[in-house]
Formats: sequence, C-alpha cells, structure tokens
Amino acid sequence: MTETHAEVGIIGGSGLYELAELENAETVEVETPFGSPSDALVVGRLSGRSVAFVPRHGRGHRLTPTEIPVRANIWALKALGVRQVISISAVGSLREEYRPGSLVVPDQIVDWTKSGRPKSFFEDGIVVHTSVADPYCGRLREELMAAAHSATDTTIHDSGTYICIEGPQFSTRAESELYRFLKMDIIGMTAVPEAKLAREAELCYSALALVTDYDCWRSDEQAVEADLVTAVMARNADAAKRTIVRLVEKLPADAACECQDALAHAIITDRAAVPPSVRERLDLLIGRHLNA
Ligand SMILES: CSC[C@H]1O[C@H](OP(=O)(O)O)[C@H](O)[C@@H]1O
Ligand SMILES: Nc1ncnc2[nH]cnc12
Repeated sequence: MTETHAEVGIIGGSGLYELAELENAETVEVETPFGSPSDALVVGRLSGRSVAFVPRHGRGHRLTPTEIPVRANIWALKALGVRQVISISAVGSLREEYRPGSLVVPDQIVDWTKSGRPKSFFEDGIVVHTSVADPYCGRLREELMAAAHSATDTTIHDSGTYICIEGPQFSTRAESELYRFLKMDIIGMTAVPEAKLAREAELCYSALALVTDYDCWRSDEQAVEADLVTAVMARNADAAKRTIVRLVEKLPADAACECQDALAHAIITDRAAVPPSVRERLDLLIGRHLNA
C-alpha cells in the first residue's frame, strides 16, 4: 500500500490524459482488490493542495468504456485519502442549446448501459443498497460551477441529464431521437458506474462535461466521429484545466457532506453474517460501518 496521500481526485476523460499543472508530480502504482486502475496515478501539488490524477481510458486511450476498471480507479483514489473527485468527460449534445464548446455540470444520470458492467463494490456475502437519487454531490457541483464561471467565459449549463450508453459505437439516428424524446440532455459512455461507485466509496463526486458534438440527430450536421470529439476537446481542454485549478484553490479541505456518510443506512446484511474475508477485503470502504 502506498504512503502517498492526496485530498482531491481528478479523473481525466477523452482528450485529457495528463494534468501538466501538477507540481512535484510523482507516479504512483496502486493495486486494489479489484485489480489495477486504468493506468498509474499521478499525484502532485495544485494550488497548494495534493491532487491525484487518473486517465480513465489509460494513457494512449487504450480502454473502451466497457473495459475501464472503474472499481479499481475509485478504490485507488479512496486508498490515497481522496475525499472529493472531479470527473472530466466529453459528451454529445441532445439539445440545440447545449452547443459544442459549452460546459455542463450534470445533475442527473440515466443508465442505458447493456453489458453488465460491474456496478457495485459489494457482493459475495454483503448486500448494500446505496441511494443514488442525486448521483452527483450537490455541494461539489456548486463549487464546480462557481469555479467554471470565474475561470472561463465559456457558456456553462448548470444542470443536465447524462444518458450513459454502452458504446463503443456511437448511437444510431433512431436512438439519438429516442433519447431526445426521453428528454435526455447529453450523452456519453462513462458516467456509469463511475458516479455510483464514487457514492458507494462515500466520495463527493461531480462532473465537468465538455460538449463536443450534436451526436447524430441533426439532419444539417455531420454525425459525430471520434476525430471530431478529440479536436473539440483539444480546443476546450484549457477551459477545463483552468476550472480545475480554480476549483482546487477554493475547495474547502474539510467540507462536511452527506456523501461522506452514504453507507450509514445502506448496509442491509446482518453484520454477523458478513463473511470475515469480505470484511477484510472491503475494510477501506465499510470497516468503520461494520465496526461501529
Ligand atoms: C472519443 S469519443 C467517445 C468517448 O468519449 C467519452 O469519454 P469520456 O467520458 O471518458 O470523456 C465517451 O464517454 C466515450 O468514452
Ligand atoms: N455523441 C456522443 N455519444 C457518446 N459519447 C460521446 N462522447 C462525446 N460525444 C459523444
């Protein structure tokens, strides 16, 4: 287990594979009960705070959305001591007004994944039903919006429902129309299970989504392609990075938040029935609840 400590975690998405702003950066390999994270984490100083960065698709973008070891990524951040996580993502827009180039701080998620991605840390003898009614931390969302407003002049949408598809293919036109009919605002492939697992790990978690395209619902525009996403990300990555720097500068170190006690009423299994091996394996997440 590593001795390195970090307070804030940043998960980088498509087009954001490193955070050069981190000073005195150190590469940290973290092993977890759920295998290795997407890549080595980089821990360094940002605005005087200790920050850990992990690129969710790995450096060189090697992992499909389905292959991302999300449990290992979240576990690794928790193991470093992180309590607040910002996720950066490229998203398509399902609404005229969410224009490419704008930023969104989503407030809801619809899970449209199909492959059976592992969505919980808890299994094999322990059952935990965690509330994800509000899947993003409300307090961290406010801080993130304030930081985005003060760090960029880009349009910022202060809410939005993110529909998470399986991928790796983009949607058909009929699917894109269906999601619009369902009143979804933005579309991507990675919010699930990341947000849900962050809640299970009792981390404050919020996302900064960069709109890169209009998916394929507009007849007057070319349908989204990966090259378009990375080109638009390259143009807007600076706004995202400036927002992160400003956010970290302002983030309270000891913010009390209900996310950090999310399992208080969630563990349904009789404490005496939890197998010792499971207690031991998941101690980082549930030790304080089982031993209370
Ligand atoms: C490169 S286009 C599709 C790809 O981009 C988004 O990834 P991320 O959320 O990590 O920025 C989307 O979810 C897909 O994985
Ligand atoms: N249109 C889109 N669909 C799914 N994921 C995306 N990521 C960026 N744009 C996307």
